[in-house]
Amino acid sequence: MVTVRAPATSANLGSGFDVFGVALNRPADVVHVEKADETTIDVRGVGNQYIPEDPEKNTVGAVARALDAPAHIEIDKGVRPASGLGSSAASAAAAAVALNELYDRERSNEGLVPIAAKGEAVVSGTAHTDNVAPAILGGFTIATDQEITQIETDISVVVCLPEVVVSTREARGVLPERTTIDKVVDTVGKAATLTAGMGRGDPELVGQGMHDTIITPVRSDLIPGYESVRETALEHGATGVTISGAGPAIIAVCHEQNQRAVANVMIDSFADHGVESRAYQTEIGGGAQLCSH
Ligand SMILES: Nc1ncnc2c1ncn2[C@@H]1O[C@H](COP(=O)(O)OP(=O)(O)OP(=O)(O)O)[C@@H](O)[C@H]1O
Ligand SMILES: N[C@@H](CCO)C(=O)O
Repeated sequence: MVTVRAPATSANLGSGFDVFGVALNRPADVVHVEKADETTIDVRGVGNQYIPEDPEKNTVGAVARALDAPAHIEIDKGVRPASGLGSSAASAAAAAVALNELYDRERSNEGLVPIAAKGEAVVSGTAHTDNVAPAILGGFTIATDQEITQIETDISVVVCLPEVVVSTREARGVLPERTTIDKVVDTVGKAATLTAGMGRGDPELVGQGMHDTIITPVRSDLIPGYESVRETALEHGATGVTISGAGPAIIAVCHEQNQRAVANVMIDSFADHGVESRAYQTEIGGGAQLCSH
C-alpha cells in the first residue's frame, strides 16, 4: 500500500485567476492506494457524505484512468468539499503521486500536474491546474497551459471557512464574459506586485497584489458577509484579503504576529451575519508527500 498526504490550496489570490495558487500547511487529504483489477473508492472524513465513490465522478477515478493504474483507493478527507480550499484537487494530487509510485510510472512531479487536473475537469468542467500545481509542488505556483513556475515561501495566512457551500461549477457560472482594458491593466499590475512579494517573502507586497476588480466583485455576492469580513480583517492587520479559490473560504495574508487577531475578527464578522465559520492559522507550505510505501 502507498500513502500520500496532499495539502489544501488556495487558488487565484485575487489578481491571478486560474493561474496563481498556494499550498497551505493545513488542512490536508490523505490517500491510500493498493493495486487492484479495477478501481474502487472509499471516502471517509470531513464531508464524505457529499463525495461520490463512483470512479467516474470522483477526481481520483480520473487520475487512475489517466495513469492506467487501477487501484483500491481510500481517501481520508481533511479538506471540506466545495470549500474553496482545493478539496477536489487535494485528493487528485495525492492520488496522482501515490499511483505514480505504486505502478512505477516514473512521471516527474511537474508531469503529474496535468494528470491530476483531469480530476478537476470531472467536477468543474475545466482542467484548471491552479489548485493541483501547488498541491503537488508546494509553495506559490504560477500555472499556465504552457508551463509552471514555482516559488518557495512561508508567508503566514489565515483562511476562514464559513458553513456555506459554493461549488466551483456554480462560481464559474457567474463569471463575466467581457471586461474593460482599464481592469485588465489594473489586474496585470496587481499580479506582478503579488509575484514580486512572493519572491521577496514580503506580506505587504503580496497583500497589495491580491486586489481584483474583475472576478471577486461578482463572486463575493455568493458569500454572505464577504465585505465586512474583508474590511475587519484588513483593520486588524491583514495585508490583503480575497476569496480563496471559488469560495466560500476567504484568505487573508498577514504578518505572523497578527494571525490570531485576524482569525478571531473574521469568525466574529461571519457570526454577525448569522454564519458559523472556522479559521485555519497556517502558512504557505510544502506539496504532496509520500508517507509510506
Ligand atoms: N475526491 C474528492 N474530494 C472532494 N470533492 C470531490 C472529490 N471527488 C469529487 N468531488 C466533488 O467535487 C465537488 C467539490 O469540488 P469543488 O471544486 O466544487 O470544491 P473545492 O475543491 O473545495 O473548491 P476550489 O477548487 O474552489 O478550491 C463536490 O461536488 C464533490 O462531491
Ligand atoms: N481558479 C478556479 C479555482 C477553483 O477550483 C476558480 O476560481 O474557478
